[in-house]
Amino acid sequence: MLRVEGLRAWYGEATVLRDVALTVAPGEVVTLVGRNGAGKSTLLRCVMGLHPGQRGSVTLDGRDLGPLPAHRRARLGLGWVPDDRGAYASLTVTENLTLPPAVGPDPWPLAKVYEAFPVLHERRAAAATQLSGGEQQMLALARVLRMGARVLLCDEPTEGLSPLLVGQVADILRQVRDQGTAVLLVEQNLRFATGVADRHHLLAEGRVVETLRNDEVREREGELLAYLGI
Ligand SMILES: Nc1ncnc2c1ncn2[C@@H]1O[C@H](COP(=O)(O)OP(=O)(O)OP(=O)(O)O)[C@@H](O)[C@H]1O
Repeated sequence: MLRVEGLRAWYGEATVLRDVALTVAPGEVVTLVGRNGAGKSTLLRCVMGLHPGQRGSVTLDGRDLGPLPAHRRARLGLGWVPDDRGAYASLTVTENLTLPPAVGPDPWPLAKVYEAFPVLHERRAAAATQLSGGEQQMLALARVLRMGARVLLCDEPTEGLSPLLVGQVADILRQVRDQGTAVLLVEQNLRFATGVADRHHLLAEGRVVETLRNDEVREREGELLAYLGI
């Protein structure tokens, strides 16, 4: 269980997260929804140990992650899927999947990755730069699973993807969730979010102002989209 309590974060003089609390259990998908600048990416970076200006508590299965740098958190099973997707551009798909060491507790064998992501198997000899946006997103997700993550921290995985590829990312997230992986997801696409997630935290000015179930998001979709400016 990933647990965040009393989290505060800042850049210089500016506080961007205030007293944030949330949990993500194994097999659960939780989204962070909010306007641009609400603090969603900073929250993911705090959990991964990538943001120095933070106070409060982040624990995984009761273990305090506070003193641990990002690479030690990766060893415990946290997997960061950045919004810039982070593949090695000049390497092939297979190289991107096999060169990073397995650091987390539950690394996927290459065959399992290719079974879950057939599009990557088809494109296995292509350089990462030759992949479409959707394929790059698949590769970013596949890399963290291959490296052994059991908690995925995904920053806007559907951004810029066609509806077809959004559907494929949803399938994969449901599949990893069903295998017991926990997913904390920054997401602005509410239809996608309600299709994969269990709960949604609405972040405003650095605070969780509401926690919504899927049916509540669906009922209030128009209002929420207007609020988010989408
Ligand atoms: N490197 C930085 N230095 C100073 N302020 C920053 C930095 N990165 C983000 N911020 C500020 O912190 C606040 C939260 O940013 P953050 O990126 O976490 O928001 P977000 O909800 O993820 O929005 P977006 O979707 O636009 O990335 C914003 O006001 C932003 O301007």
